[in-house]
Amino acid sequence: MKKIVLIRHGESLWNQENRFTGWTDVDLSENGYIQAKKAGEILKKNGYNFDVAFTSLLKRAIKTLHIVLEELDHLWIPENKSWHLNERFYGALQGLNKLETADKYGADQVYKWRRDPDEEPPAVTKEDPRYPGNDLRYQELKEAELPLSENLNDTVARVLPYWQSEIVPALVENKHVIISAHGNSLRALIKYIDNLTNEEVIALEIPTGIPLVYELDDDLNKIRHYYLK
Ligand SMILES: O=C(O)[C@@H](CO)OP(=O)(O)O
Repeated sequence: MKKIVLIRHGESLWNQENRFTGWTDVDLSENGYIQAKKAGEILKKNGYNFDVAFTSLLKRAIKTLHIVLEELDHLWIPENKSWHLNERFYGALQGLNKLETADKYGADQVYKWRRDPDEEPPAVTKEDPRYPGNDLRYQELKEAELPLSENLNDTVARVLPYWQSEIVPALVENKHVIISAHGNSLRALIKYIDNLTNEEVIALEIPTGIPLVYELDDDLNKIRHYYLK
């Protein structure tokens, strides 16, 4: 049996302000730091250790990972950072307040933008400062890989190749893996691992800063999953 630990970053400043975040690189809130430390303590108490870590290029996930690894005295393990694990790119919604956006466009529309896997949020243009092509950390990406907007299906389409090429080989080698990522990149991964329908993934909400354990068989089929609290 193989175990993989998934953790959504601790609460961010924009989670706190209820703003669409996506690829905006906002920091953890004070509460987010506390949540990450607590996650590390829980993993330690339950005897977890890791051989390799995977995270995004966004500081809220990276910092959460580091705080967890520090608690475990595991800051030395190899750490792989990739844009493939970034939050879903929220297009022109990034930065807007979710409640104000619901007042303007209607709660139904905002719910679809947030949770319908087929619904694409309004796109940014390439001239928009939020366009990732202007950010050094994405300089290796081809133009076609730089999103203007993403729905959950688009996120699945970039998370899965990374899962297959980088994370699965580590699991096959029986390495203990931790992934520190985001609400929607983890939903994308779980949609695949758990074979969820669109209706099921719409209802899936992942809390910030709580380790989520997936137990997998040798063929990487899910046996069960549970939160460590
Ligand atoms: O704003 C975001 O990037 C995400 C995660 O915080 O929000 P939502 O839950 O609406 O997908």
